[in-house]
Amino acid sequence: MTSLKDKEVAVAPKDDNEAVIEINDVSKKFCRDLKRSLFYGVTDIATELTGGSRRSDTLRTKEFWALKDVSFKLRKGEALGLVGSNGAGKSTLLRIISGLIKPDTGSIKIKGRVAPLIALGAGFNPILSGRENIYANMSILGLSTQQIRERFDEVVEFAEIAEAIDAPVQTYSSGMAARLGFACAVHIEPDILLIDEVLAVGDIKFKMKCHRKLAEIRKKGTAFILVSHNSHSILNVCESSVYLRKGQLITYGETESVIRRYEEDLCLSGTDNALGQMVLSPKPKAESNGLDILSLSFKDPQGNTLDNLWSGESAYFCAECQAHEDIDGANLGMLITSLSGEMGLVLYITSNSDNNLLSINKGRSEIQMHMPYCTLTPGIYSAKIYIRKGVYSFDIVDSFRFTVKSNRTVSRCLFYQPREWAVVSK
Ligand SMILES: Nc1ncnc2c1ncn2[C@@H]1O[C@H](COP(=O)(O)OP(=O)(O)OP(=O)(O)O)[C@@H](O)[C@H]1O
Repeated sequence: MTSLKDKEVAVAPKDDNEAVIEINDVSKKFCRDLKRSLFYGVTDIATELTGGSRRSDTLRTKEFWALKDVSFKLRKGEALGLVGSNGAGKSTLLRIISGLIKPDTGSIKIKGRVAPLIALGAGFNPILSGRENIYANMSILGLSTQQIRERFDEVVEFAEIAEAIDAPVQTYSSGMAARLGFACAVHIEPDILLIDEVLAVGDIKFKMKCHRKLAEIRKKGTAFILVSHNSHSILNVCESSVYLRKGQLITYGETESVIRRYEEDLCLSGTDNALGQMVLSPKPKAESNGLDILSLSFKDPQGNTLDNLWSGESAYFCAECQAHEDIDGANLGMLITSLSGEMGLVLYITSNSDNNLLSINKGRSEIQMHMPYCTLTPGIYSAKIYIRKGVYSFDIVDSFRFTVKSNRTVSRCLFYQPREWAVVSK
């Protein structure tokens, strides 16, 4: 059994009296086969009714662990990110915390009121109006009718749906339903807020409003768990994070290191090449367009291959190639896309736009691009590399993946600014 102390815990220990959620070795199993699942459900109920005990720590045929021995704590006012690929167990964990399903083993201690924002418009009845849903939803979350009446106008104003408040929720757009769900959840002033990708919906103005509101209720002591596939949201909001893979807790601790580990795993899956190095198999002459890229890598100024780039450090991008003839006027292009978050294309460099048309001799050579400072912030990137002459394309590599690391805290920024400091006496 894996316990919390075996994991990579990097968060500074805090006062445990402040813990609003304590999850200890929680496991949950599911069965993929519906018929069997129903059969297991009925036999479990029968066993419990007849006073027998069932072994819930073992798997029966076709069962699997959606969560296995997960432990962590959430403290008052803390924001915790929950990351992992599809099917990692994030929603299952949120459903367990919100009390929708019970774990098979382990224990959960919760202090205070939990507001789950688990699915868009969750808890809303589509045929009821927005007004009726506000009353229904907020009373389920623990508010009295009087309290709801007092907060009603604020909720409607926050959700910006005053004109549609008496229309059935099924006529709302997904953005409107999300806004209403968010407004209800934050206005009950919960002790714990569970947010599952909800902030991904809505326009930028509303997203910013949500973030401001979250910061406001957090100051008052609300703790929250944020699930998102967007690393930048998690990095910007959460100081600690949990990384789940196939139901296992892989890392728990300070957000930056958890996100890096998660992204590295994501990017390494499905590739034989180490990050930052790529060796391509030689092409038969019949398939070659006259020049073939043989390998791609980054090197330090001494010519040693780098496993990753460092923000602010010097590096050389090297493309080794094989030309079948002498070539003049070649142009190397590099389109760098961030695989972290939703930034997309971050840098587009071509030797042509730098007034550097390349002359490549027949045989093997290495094209080098020197970067005096790497201005990319820590994260995982993918570069598309091409070598062309005019519109004629010699060779293209679609995805050369590499990581950028840093000795300083710069991952929450969009780029690295090289700098030096001085104090000048006057
Ligand atoms: N009621 C259920 N019955 C059977 N299997 C289930 C059930 N609910 C979830 N699962 C399975 O449990 C695993 C974890 O699912 P979960 O929804 O928690 O993942 P997730 O990390 O939230 O994924 P995503 O990022 O895609 O939302 C998945 O393999 C899923 O198919």
